[in-house]
Amino acid sequence: MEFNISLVNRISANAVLPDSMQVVGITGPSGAGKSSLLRALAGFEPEATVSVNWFGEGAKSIATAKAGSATKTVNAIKAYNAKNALAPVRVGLVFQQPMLFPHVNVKGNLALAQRHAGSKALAVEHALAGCECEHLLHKSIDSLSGGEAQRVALARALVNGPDVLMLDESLSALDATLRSKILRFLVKTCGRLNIKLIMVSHDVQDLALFCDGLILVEDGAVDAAGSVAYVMAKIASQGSVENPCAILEGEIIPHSDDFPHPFTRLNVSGNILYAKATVQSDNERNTNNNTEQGLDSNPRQARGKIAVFASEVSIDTNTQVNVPSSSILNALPCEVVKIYYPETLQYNNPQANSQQLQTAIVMLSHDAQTLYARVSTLSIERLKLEPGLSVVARFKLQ
Ligand SMILES: Nc1ncnc2c1ncn2[C@@H]1O[C@H](COP(=O)(O)OP(=O)(O)OP(=O)(O)O)[C@@H](O)[C@H]1O
Repeated sequence: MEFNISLVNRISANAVLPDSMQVVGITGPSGAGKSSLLRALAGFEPEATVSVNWFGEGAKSIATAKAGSATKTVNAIKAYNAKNALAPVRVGLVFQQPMLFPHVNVKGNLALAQRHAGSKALAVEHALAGCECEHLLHKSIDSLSGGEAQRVALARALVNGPDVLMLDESLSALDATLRSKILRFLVKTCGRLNIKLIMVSHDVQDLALFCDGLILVEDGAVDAAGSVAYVMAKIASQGSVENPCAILEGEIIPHSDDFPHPFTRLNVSGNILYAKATVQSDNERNTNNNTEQGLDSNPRQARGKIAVFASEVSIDTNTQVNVPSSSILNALPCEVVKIYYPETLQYNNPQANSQQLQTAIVMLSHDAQTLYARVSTLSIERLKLEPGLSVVARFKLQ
């Protein structure tokens, strides 16, 4: 996807991301312009000048692109101006405030969405089940809790069948477990139906785990756009969030009787990591299997990823990784790559500034994968941490 958006005094933003990125996250500090960007992309900002190419091929530029015969409608590369044209794709936008029709119940809301459904529409029962709201079908809108209303709004959007589904903090009222379950369903569904999913969120763990690409917005402009690892590195290096998050990928070890513990085991370059939850396999989105933990049914191909917060990682200079000397289960041999000291980290939350004053972010690498550790400057001094040093990262997993 690529876009170029201008909205006087609010947004001047452009980005190009590979079309293979099905799920794209947008993040950034409060007031940065994320919602404005999303609304402009959806064509809801009448004053904005917008050029967008959702499903174009490769790096064709918007200016020279033609609506090719093979990709005439949804896949066509088209520029449009929100002032006077409808978006060339069906866009579903779900806000934090669900905006359901109050004069009909849940079933009525879904029926209205179904009336003008597109070709990618989900069956009502499927949308209800995936959004965990089957039991709400006959409820009136004013009787729904905040989280229930958000789930119904999402189900309504899926029943309408958008080509591009945009979520603006749309699951913010849900607890982490339910949010993760619904995101897992959403990512899988959007992959199966080729729906582009764009989600605005402050939750770096959700973004890291479920997105293929990220856009970091600061002061109405795109500060970074690209792979999750690239944008997370930018976020960590400049302190855009207090607690950056890294993703580790590996091969999932199938459950077996000789390991009767409630952990999912991940083999990361020969090191076994133990996670309780949130392990998502790479190929989950293109399969109809709905197994526990989202694991693929073919264990030989099952790969998973886990999110590791910088605050959970401690650094050990004793590099005997295979000799258990700590209650922390996970240990990964790493090399120190860079240290970001407090003076270079620009935390956006003023309260965090004082809390973080004495901590730095240490960037670590393990076999081309990155981890972040938030440690005190005192520890850095005592352990004599510096780029190139071999250490062991020890961390807990949620
Ligand atoms: N309709 C509007 N007219 C004028 N200015 C607006 C309008 N909506 C938002 N703004 C301003 O544009 C800026 C960006 O707002 P926006 O809601 O897009 O930020 P955001 O990144 O989504 O923030 P948050 O994370 O707090 O939701 C803010 O300064 C806001 O006050």
